[in-house]
Amino acid sequence: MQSSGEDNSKEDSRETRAGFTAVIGSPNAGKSTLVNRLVGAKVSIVTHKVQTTRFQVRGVMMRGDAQVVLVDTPGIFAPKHRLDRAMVKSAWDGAEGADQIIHLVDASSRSHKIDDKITGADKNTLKDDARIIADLKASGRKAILALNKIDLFDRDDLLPISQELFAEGVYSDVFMISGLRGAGIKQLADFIAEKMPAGPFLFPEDQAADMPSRLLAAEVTREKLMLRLHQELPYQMTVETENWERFKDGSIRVDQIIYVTREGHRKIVLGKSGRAIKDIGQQARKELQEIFEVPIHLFTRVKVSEKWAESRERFSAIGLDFDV
Ligand SMILES: Nc1nc2c(ncn2[C@@H]2O[C@H](COP(=O)(O)OP(=O)(O)OP(=O)(O)O)[C@@H](O)[C@H]2O)c(=O)[nH]1
Repeated sequence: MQSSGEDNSKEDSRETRAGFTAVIGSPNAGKSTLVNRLVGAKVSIVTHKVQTTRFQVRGVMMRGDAQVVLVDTPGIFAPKHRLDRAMVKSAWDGAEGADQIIHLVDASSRSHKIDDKITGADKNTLKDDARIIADLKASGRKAILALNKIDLFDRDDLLPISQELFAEGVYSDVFMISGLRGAGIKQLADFIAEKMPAGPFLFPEDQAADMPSRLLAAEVTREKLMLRLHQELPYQMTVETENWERFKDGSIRVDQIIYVTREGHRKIVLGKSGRAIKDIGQQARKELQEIFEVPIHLFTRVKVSEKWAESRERFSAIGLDFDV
């Protein structure tokens, strides 16, 4: 159609960029705080209270015409199984520099450089960071070093810490930041946005801010499905949050589709007289209310489709495996 052709060319003239940035670091390095800073206020609703490691897109940062999907990659460097190793390897190979890695280091775990005092927690953090550095060395990839919590230090004291880390030879750039107070965040955000490859947005722009909430909600429902039906159903099943609507009274309406591959699986998910899906929905709604601390109206539908395979492929191509 003539008119839609015109619309498309208008769309095309906007040069968008989009890609993935992994934020890695020891527990307590400040990953959630940093992601919230980069993305904006809306994500914090997701990250507080939740075991954030269980889902892997942490946030979607919009900056000008760039979209940066901030991801966790637990196990990206330490895959347990051979199959995982192969997948991780192909994910990195396929990424070809399109992805970036931010290694977030808690500067306070290294303050013994200044005061000679080292705690047990510091020791664990140093061990975690040493492992990440060793893995970066082995992978041959360069990361961005973000030295965090600089608000706790004098600038002069930070220099020996950053120099020592940079000497490891695994970092391309160094940023001194405070996720909590905001120092250095604008520079870091501009830098990673600038590095995104040209291409269409990975998530619709108007949904980007809600995307982590949508994914988390899908993950909660999937967990309830697995808990109830793991013996009857194979894992070929995915949950998608197709609609996420906030109302003025604070409540949220969530519409989800559960995709299964066979009619027989659909019947299992529904259960006798719809009992199974009803229980699963109730449990999911309860947990979502606890997470978001507002009333949730959850509507689920079950569809037979190959769609799960498509989305799995799309995400596993960049090393995310939220469906197994
Ligand atoms: N002083 C200071 N504290 C910070 C900063 N960033 C984070 N923190 C604190 O460090 C603690 C851990 O922060 P989180 O963002 O939860 O760190 P995380 O463990 O990497 O994130 P999760 O993996 O999601 O748990 C919290 O108490 C934060 O308030 C910072 O820039 N300065």
